[in-house]
Amino acid sequence: MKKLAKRISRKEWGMILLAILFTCFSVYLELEVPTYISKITDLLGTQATNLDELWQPAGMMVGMSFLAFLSAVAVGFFASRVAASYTSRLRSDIFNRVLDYSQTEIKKFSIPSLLTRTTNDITQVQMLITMGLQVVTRGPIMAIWAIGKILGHSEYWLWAVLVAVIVNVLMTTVLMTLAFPKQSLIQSLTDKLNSITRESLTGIRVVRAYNAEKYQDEKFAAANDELTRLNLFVNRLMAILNPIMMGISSGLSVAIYWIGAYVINDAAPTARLPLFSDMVVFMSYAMQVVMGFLLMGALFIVLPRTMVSAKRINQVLDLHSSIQNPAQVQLVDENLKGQVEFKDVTFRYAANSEAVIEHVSFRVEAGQTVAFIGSTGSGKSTLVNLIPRFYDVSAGEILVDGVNVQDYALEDLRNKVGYIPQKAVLFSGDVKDNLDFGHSQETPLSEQAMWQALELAQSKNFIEDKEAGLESEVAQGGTNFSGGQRQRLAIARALARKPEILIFDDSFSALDYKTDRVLRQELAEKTKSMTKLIVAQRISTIMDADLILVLDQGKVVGQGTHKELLANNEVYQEIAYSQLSKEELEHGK
Ligand SMILES: Nc1ncnc2c1ncn2[C@@H]1O[C@H](COP(=O)(O)OP(=O)(O)OP(=O)(O)O)[C@@H](O)[C@H]1O
Repeated sequence: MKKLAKRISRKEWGMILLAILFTCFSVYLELEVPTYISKITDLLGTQATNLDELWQPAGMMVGMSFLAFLSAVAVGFFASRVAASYTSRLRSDIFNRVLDYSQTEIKKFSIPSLLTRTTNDITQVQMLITMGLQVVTRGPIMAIWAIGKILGHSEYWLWAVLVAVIVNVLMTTVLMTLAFPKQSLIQSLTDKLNSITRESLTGIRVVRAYNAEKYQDEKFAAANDELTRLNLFVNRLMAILNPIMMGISSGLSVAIYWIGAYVINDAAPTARLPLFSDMVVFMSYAMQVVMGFLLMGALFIVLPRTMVSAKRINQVLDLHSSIQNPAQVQLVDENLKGQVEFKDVTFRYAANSEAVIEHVSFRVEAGQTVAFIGSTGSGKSTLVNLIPRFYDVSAGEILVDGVNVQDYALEDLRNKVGYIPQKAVLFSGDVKDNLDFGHSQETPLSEQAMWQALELAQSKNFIEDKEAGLESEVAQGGTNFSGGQRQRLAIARALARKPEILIFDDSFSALDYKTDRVLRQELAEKTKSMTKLIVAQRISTIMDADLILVLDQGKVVGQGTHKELLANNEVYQEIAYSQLSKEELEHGK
């Protein structure tokens, strides 16, 4: 909580101060009202009083109550302003931190948990600020002030108030001790529920195709029931709190009247009226004291859960990406554009896990094409993901244009690379937004450049066919395009940046053979200066590459051109003959 408080801006502190000042003012007004009740009681007890004399105290009572109401409105206004502006900033901070995260950090929290932390946990903080400023600051101010007033007034009833306060504090403490451990469980169960919902919705077609609705339903129901049980437990405890508080305040009223009855009965007749007036005023103050503690109790309803949320938010804010910009950025030789070299690179996903890439070395000159082939899980994608530093190598080094990738400013390194992931990712918006995405050599991209990229990526036809052309809508994830179209749009997006290095992570597999062949021909002709790193499953996709690396369980088991490998590499031969005939392989396809 302290850490989160440090993020409150000066302006917000100013508004908090104003909210507290208005709270003090409204409490002052509310506590002044009983004085007029006492005056009216005294006046009513005096025989000579006429109606006109009652107007003044009555008018003051109404005026003060109205001012107190206005002050409460002002407190509400400042509280909601502070809560909204603070949490909106906090949400952006979390979002930006998460965007900086490497895959390792994202995996550490999991995407559903990051979503809950950015939404649900922040709402919890927002609620505490709003409620805290409106209700909770009022509680102690009211209680302390009212106790001050009572102490000056009368001692007969003081014991009753003291007992009521002690019972109140004890009950709140017991209930909170029971509820507190459950609160953190509720947040992690919300994560779990989000995760199951997300999984079922993203895989909805598979769920339907396998008639697995019941299975998924049961998984969801189990998590949902657990969360409901906990929520019920906590809410029941909170529900008990209210009647207890009401019981205490009613009990206190009865006690005050009871004691009052004895005291007034024992007093001399002339002293009875002032005593009665005292009792009425005391009653009002005593109720304010109890109300003050009641409001503080409200804090304990929200506080434990918010503390858990604050901890979860801080965990995200405190964790920095393991992929950082170097302290000293190294300058790059301007004459080198697109050279990539792996020097004895080894990589493991976790420090104590097995190496996924082992002692890989190769070098590709600017404009050349290097391809990676191997069985599934042999480490091809992992290897190319190391170039834009999605992960850092465990040993060895990767040089781009003669400089270690870890010595580049991340932005500069990634500007050199056009990356096309295995699973094409498109963003909601239109085709234009998706092509002019992030930084490129030419920002904003001209329509001409977009069409060029689309043409090169064999996407011009199907975009031209759409009525809105470049303004055609793209749904989230590109679901309104076919798999192959999505892949081609992702290729066009990378080409439009005119990068030095193009990384195709198995991006050709969603294309039909004809498009695959035409695309490769076009790329060879029109992107001569770009270095291409191609991960592929099909021999036909890579047979023209300048260098082919055959991977097996993270190790390079063959390196050379198609012809060389076909002549002397067993693993390559095995893959090649399983896909194409001897003739096709020898004469190209
Ligand atoms: N994020 C990850 N965390 C831990 N292990 C991973 C992760 N991603 C991949 N692996 C493991 O690393 C190995 C290599 O995976 P990789 O995706 O690089 O293979 P690939 O050759 O590209 O496979 P495919 O052709 O099926 O895409 C596999 O054994 C895989 O289980």
